[in-house]
Amino acid sequence: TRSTRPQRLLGAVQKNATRGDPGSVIQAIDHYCRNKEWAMNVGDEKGCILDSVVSEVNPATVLELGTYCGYSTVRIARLLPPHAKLITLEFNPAVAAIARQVIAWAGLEDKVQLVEGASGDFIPRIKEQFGVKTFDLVFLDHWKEYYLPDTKLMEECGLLRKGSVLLADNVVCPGAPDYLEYVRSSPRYESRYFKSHLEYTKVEDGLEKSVFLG
Ligand SMILES: CCc1ncnc2c1ncn2[C@@H]1O[C@H](/C=C/CNC(=O)c2cc(-c3ccc(F)cc3)cc(O)c2O)[C@@H](O)[C@H]1O
Ligand SMILES: [Mg+2]
Repeated sequence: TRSTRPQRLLGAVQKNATRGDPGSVIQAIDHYCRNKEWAMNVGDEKGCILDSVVSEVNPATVLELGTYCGYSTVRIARLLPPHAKLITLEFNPAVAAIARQVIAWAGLEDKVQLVEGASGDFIPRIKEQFGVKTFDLVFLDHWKEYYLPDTKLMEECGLLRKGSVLLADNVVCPGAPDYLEYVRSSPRYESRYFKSHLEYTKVEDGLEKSVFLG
């Protein structure tokens, strides 16, 4: 039977990237998705904004919602300090299996804990199961209707502290209007929009960076 898009993306990594070299994994995926087959990775343009936020926050604990093929997981993990941890949640087992191989190809498996399951089920269990008190950075890139409920859930579970940074992909395209309204109007967040483009296209999109004020 025909391969899946994630399988073909992994093939491009294994063919064109150097094992243990995260930069070459990122480059291989971007080249494949720009020239052969589009895929919903955060991409190189928004990826540079992600890089700058990760470097600024210099997080010890990161949560990523929606691993997909692991492109942003690799982008984030490659910038983390030695003992920092990135927990990434992925709902679809077949996609998770691809992401594990992409993360391993980049040589970043020691910094990443990929958990299979729905964010709503896992967020309440993260504290006791993964020994995390709060997250310094959360990257939201899963199904857009889950951005708001999962943010409220993270608040309720005490996973955010004064200064925790939420960075949300796709706030324009496909869009997350209820989430945007919430973080921009709530007195508990200081929110800022980073204008960019939908990965590998000229369509407008952007990232919303929201600092939790406690
Ligand atoms: C249950 C909660 C929950 N828990 C755990 N994992 C979850 C989950 N909900 C979803 N996942 C996994 O995350 C990934 C989905 C990500 C969803 N992302 C977009 O839809 C998207 C679309 C475009 C775009 C598409 C078409 C266009 F024309 C334009 C733009 C661009 C983008 O950058 C995009 O991120 C998959 O691996 C899911 O298995
Ligand atoms: Mg996205």
